[in-house]
Amino acid sequence: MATQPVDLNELSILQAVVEGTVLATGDDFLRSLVRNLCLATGVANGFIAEFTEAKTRVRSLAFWADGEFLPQQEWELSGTPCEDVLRGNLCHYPSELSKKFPHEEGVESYLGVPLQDSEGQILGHLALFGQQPMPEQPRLLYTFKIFAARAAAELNRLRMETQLRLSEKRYRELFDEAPIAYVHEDRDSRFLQANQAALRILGISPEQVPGIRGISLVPDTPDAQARLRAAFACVEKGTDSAGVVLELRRKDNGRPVWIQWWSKTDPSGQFMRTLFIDITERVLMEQAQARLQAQNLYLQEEIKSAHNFDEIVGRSPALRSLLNQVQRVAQTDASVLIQGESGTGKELIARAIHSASKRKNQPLIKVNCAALPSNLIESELFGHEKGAFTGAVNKRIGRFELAEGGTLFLDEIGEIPLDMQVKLLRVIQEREFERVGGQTSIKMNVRVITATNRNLLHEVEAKNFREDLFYRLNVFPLTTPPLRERLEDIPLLVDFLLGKFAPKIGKKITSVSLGSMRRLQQYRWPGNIRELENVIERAVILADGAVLEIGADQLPGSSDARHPDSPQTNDASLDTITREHILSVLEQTRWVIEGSKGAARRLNLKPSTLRYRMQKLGIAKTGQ
Ligand SMILES: Nc1ncnc2c1ncn2[C@@H]1O[C@H](COP(=O)(O)OP(=O)(O)OP(=O)(O)O)[C@@H](O)[C@H]1O
Repeated sequence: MATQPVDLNELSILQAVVEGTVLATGDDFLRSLVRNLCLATGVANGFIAEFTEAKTRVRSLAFWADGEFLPQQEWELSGTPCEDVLRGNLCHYPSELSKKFPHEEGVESYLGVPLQDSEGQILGHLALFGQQPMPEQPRLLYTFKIFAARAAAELNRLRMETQLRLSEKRYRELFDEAPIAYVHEDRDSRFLQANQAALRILGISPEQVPGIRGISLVPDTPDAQARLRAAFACVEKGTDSAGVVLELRRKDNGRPVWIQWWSKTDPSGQFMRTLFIDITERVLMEQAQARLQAQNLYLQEEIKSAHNFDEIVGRSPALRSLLNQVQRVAQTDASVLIQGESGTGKELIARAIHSASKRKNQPLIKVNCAALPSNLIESELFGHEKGAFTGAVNKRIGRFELAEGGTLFLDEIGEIPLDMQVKLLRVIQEREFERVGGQTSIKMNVRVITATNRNLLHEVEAKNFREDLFYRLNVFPLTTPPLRERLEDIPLLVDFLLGKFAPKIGKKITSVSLGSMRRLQQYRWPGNIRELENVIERAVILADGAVLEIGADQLPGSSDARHPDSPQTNDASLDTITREHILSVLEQTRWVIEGSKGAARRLNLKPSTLRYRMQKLGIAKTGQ
């Protein structure tokens, strides 16, 4: 394109450039400005350039040369007229430029203005150059400075935009990749945005984010809902708390997740900024710890009432056959029902089954169904959620949960009320249960062993015990033989019991007189081995020499009981004998039940069990 002689009419230049750039912004503006300046001034070439990182070079942002834009280029400043401009000076070489700058061969004139930001920092420069002279015109220079200021502002704005984009990108990366879960949700708990940690913890895919409602992940249990209400209350009050612990269910597989949760309204008021961390592992550990603590407590109670459960003494065929069955059934997970008279060793057998089973390293938990008031049995067995009923202030772990992985021994199963029998049947069938007041089913892996001194089949016939439950429990029936059917075990047991009590009481007793042993073998033992234990303990206390003497007066009960060949005692006469025995012990202890000198201790019964039996047998102190 042929260059015109320079006609520098200030107003027309101003007008042409303003009109040519008015609609442009950003890069377009810079290009428009350079082009229009060249066209309006008739100078062939013009450019806007910015410093590179090195500051010894510049790079063009818009370069107009002989009627067209050149691609972006970079050049070294040294030895060019630009060098001085970038030091902050307006430089005008009206003619003979190449004489001063030999590198710029063929260039006649040059006009350059630095581009500065509001703080005076030099960003780059705007320059025109051509093959024609460019006469000195102060007012033109002034106009030129105005456009340089406008170009600098635009350049600055472009840089800010780039920085903003960069910091937005960084923020997005931070939001997305942060180890803490971030969610933006609307007032209705609908997710607007969620980062990767949130997606991972909640089991949701990025596509599911728009529209998913956070509260839909909270299970419909009283406890979880109460936590949710507390969380909302925190947001309402604006309390900056330590975070609320919430229980959720994962979207993908419904598994429970526990999170510590904080939420705040965004200053714009448009959405909530929520963040949370996954504390499931911690909560599960705390739950396991609570269970262990409860087990520990239970076991400490057990130790207090410690018995020696290791030894089952006896060689009689009846006992051997029983032990043989114990060994066989122990290997399986079958439910076992142990029936037998009181004091025949049913609990001992239940423990032997557990100890010989693969569950032996897990707890054996015992529940005495007779000792529990009927309104508490359910919570005792299955536990309860906070506030499930009056008096239930804390969450309680039930016996089924305590026995997880191990064995639950339900003693005196014949005593549980009918409505509880229905619940128990369901739990044993489905192998899962709910805490009282809870709605979540808890899976269980518990072997159930039950025992009773009642004839449970008679109870079924009398409609006191559910037939379906009876058959569920009675998968493998065992019967502990009464002592009178294993008289040959008496000497062994007496020896064993002597070894147990004599050192404890501090007496040296080596044997039992022949007459005493005969007497012991002729007695009918309505209270079985427990009764034998009591007799021996009492005799040891009273003993004077090394040979133990047990007189007829030391064997309690009616003459009927002492008769070896009397017909098998029926339930009624057994009750009579038990009643008399308890009465005689109570009289000896002056009706004191608890404590070291109490009747319960002497009878080797728990005070609650003794009270229950007294009530059942109609024993009450005269005048009470
Ligand atoms: N074969 C045995 N060898 C040694 N001790 C035994 C034997 N059988 C029972 N005992 C002891 O007799 C006492 C009563 O046993 P256990 O509590 O197991 O009887 P039970 O049938 O469960 O009684 P209850 O029906 O009153 O609950 C315990 O102290 C136990 O250690």
